Amino acid sequence: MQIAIYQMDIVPGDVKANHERVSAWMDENVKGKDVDIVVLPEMWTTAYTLPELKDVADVNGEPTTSFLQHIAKKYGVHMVGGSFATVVGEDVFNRACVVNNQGEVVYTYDKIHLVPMLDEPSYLTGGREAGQTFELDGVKMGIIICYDLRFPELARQLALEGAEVMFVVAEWPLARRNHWMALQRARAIENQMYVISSDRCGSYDGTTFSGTSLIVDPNGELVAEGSIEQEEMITGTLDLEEVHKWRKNVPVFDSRVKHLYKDL
Ligand SMILES: O=C(O)CCC(=O)C(=O)O
Repeated sequence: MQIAIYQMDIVPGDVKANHERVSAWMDENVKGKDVDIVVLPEMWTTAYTLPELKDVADVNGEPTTSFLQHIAKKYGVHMVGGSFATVVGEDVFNRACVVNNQGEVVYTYDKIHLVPMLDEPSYLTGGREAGQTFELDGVKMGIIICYDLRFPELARQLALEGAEVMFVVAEWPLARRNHWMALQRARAIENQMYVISSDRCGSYDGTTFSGTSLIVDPNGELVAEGSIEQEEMITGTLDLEEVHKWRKNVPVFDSRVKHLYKDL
């Protein structure tokens, strides 16, 4: 399974301009190449333009869902389409969307953990359901959004539901890059799965972002690592036998002592 991550910079508040950027990048980097899954970052259609989000965001997932469906079919790739802001009634959600290479939406997830440091709860509504798994090419996967990475419960729940791969789409600040890297490696090791992230690069509103999009294997090793500052494509190959091997050799899921864990 070949992965291509678009570590992109984002035009603030301009959905159309960002669609055009992704289209141009797909043309240059994915067309005719051996790529199975493309991964985009968090809030890639608008960036964190929170005060104006209600005016610039999608409505009921459009036009971005149709855009993702169109490019998935055009290039014959699965799109882990990052997340984007969408107005639904009175609410604005930070919504992840996964579209398969036939152009079918296979999964959507609204970010459940809103970020106090960004005052996200004043502008966004938290999702009402924890993440579930979805399948691409018969492999169970999950997706979480940025701050969700700090909550091991979510990744563990996905692993318990059978996820062998977990995507993290993010706009993670450079100031906490060491957390970004350590938490991804921890989630990969403790759940014995691949963790694949797409983080934005560049700066907005006084924050510089980490970049450093990663592919981490179930042993916690970095299969691929993006730079901090550059827009770039990060690629890597997944060997799912590694997941099976680690789960067999270090059987943590069988060793869990569930009746002693408190449901905090
Ligand atoms: O948890 C962090 O340090 C960053 C979280 C964040 O920026 C986000 O969820 O968008």
